Amino acid sequence: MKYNRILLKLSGEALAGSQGSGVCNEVLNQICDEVKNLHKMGVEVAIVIGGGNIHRGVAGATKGMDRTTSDHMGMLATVINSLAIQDCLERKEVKTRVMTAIEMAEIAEPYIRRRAVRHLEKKRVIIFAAGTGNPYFTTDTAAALRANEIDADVIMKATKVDGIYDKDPVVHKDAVKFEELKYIDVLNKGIKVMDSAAISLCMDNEIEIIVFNMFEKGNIQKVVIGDHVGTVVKK
Ligand SMILES: Nc1ncnc2c1ncn2[C@@H]1O[C@H](COP(=O)(O)OP(=O)(O)OP(=O)(O)O)[C@@H](O)[C@H]1O
Ligand SMILES: O=c1ccn([C@@H]2O[C@H](COP(=O)(O)O)[C@@H](O)[C@H]2O)c(=O)[nH]1
Repeated sequence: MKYNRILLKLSGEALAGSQGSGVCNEVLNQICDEVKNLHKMGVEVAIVIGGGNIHRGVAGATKGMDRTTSDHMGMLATVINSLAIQDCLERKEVKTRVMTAIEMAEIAEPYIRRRAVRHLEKKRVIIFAAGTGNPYFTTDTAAALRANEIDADVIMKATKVDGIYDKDPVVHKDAVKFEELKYIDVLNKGIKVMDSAAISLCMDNEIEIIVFNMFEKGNIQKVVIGDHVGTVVKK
């Protein structure tokens, strides 16, 4: 196994599947089956999920909402997605803990780093919810922050595209895919697959990022055993 402790960043938007918003049961089940496989292999798994299938702060602000309020809604959206993943994993008999960056102790544990690491050591899958707890950030930055804090070996960004391209492949059909990129190149080229705060945090602490397609069965496992999938971002 190449990686023993991973931070899996799941796209909220992709969780909607073809229905466009909300949580698609089929996608949820597929992802959770793959997480269960990793868990069986003994990999320590921490998950951060976005909220793009429910609410994005910027979208609300564009329509005139107060940005901070809109970001609070976005962070709550990530809690909804995290609970959906927890529920699905537990139905598959995988022990989990949701830890929130904003206290809501009736629903989930507050995030405490030492407890998070202990959960991982006890082979519980942890799901970090509510982003960083601060507005004006994204769950990519939350993933980078938590990956650093728990000393993860890698950030695996599972998304709807199969890697990083020279321009957004969803918009440009002639986009060209990179197999490997340096952090600094992602920043200099202004590539929008992840926000620059997240990339900078990973660059400073040399945590590798792998961007890959979450809809291709087996991809998550392939990344963990060291097969080349998607695009690798490193030093
Ligand atoms: N150069 C690029 N290469 C690859 N993807 C790109 C690029 N530029 C923009 N993108 C877009 O980045 C997105 C990244 O996917 P993802 O769904 O994880 O975004 P996200 O904002 O983190 O999602 P969510 O907020 O729902 O969690 C893809 O939808 C892709 O279209
Ligand atoms: O640290 C954070 C993380 C997220 N938000 C808000 O949540 C939404 C959803 O997250 P995505 O990463 O876009 O999926 C985001 O748009 C922000 O509004 C936040 O404020 N702080």
